[in-house]
Amino acid sequence: MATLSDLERMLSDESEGPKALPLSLLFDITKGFSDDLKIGSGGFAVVYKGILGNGLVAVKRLNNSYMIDEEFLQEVKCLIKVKHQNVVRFLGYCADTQGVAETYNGNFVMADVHQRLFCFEYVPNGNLGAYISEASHGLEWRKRYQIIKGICEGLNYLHQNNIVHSDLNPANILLDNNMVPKIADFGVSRCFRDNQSGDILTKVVGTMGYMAPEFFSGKIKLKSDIYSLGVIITEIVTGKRHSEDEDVIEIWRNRLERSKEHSQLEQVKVCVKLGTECTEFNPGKRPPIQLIIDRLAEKKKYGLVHQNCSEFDGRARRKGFQ
Ligand SMILES: Nc1ncnc2c1ncn2[C@@H]1O[C@H](COP(=O)(O)OP(=O)(O)OP(=O)(O)O)[C@@H](O)[C@H]1O
Repeated sequence: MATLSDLERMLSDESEGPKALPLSLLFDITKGFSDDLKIGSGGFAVVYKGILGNGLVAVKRLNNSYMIDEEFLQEVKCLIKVKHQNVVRFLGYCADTQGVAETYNGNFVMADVHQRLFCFEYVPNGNLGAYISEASHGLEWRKRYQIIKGICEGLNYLHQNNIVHSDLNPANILLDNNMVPKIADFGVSRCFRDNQSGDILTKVVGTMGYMAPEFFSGKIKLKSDIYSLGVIITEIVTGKRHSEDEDVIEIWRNRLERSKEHSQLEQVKVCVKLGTECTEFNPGKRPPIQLIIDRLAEKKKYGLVHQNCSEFDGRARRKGFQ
């Protein structure tokens, strides 16, 4: 099991892989999961700042003690293999089970109390949600474009590793001090036992407004992430999840850096178009992430995109993970 100095070394040495972390260590660095160090909470977890001698980490403590070990193992397996500058770095995990004697239905029993936690790099600048604004104000174009490209690079990495994020939305995109985006919360299991009944498995995935239409029939695929990405791109460019193209291009024309107006306006147009293409109802019509990256890299091969896209879709279908 890793010690405090192991964790400090991991934080400063990016080549160190994730480790098993004792609950006592995570308890100590969060000052006993103190409310003062709480960063926030989502549907299934509370996230705390963990204080080390050489910096901060984020400790995600899952609320649900019913999470099945098999699922936790799957999550760890998924998180361990991921390493990319646009994906939040995974530092370690903790699966602790402690027997507690208590009275249940009139009998004195030994109950297992499970604690399941993840530890990640701490990303200091909050999540993308706080930076979304209309084109007329807020982040300048260069920053918005840098964020869009970073998200795409991170998603490309996940898709190359056959990981479907399944809940890409602004709250799950964190920003570091240089406004470099880092994708968080992928693979973290959303498959929990229903608390009320105790035995029904409830699959909860996605966030309203970002979920691809096929989610509602339970078919999640790589192209479902592309739909969410399209909504996010549109939101970054326009401040709204759906938008009228011409208006926004005119607004940007008036706001761009004069010396780069031509090239930046092209970038705006590409992003507006990508937002529309990525949110096609038919998943097969959405461009794959690699082609989106080519478009953003200003490789002017738009004519080839649809041709490559259908080739890709054919290949992906044969592999069974489109
Ligand atoms: N590594 C991290 N560094 C800094 N802040 C983080 C980190 N991970 C999560 N947070 C912040 O902690 C809060 C809670 O995160 P969490 O992932 O539990 O919730 P969520 O994504 O809002 O909800 P859900 O998990 O239900 O989708 C969010 O505000 C998020 O910005």
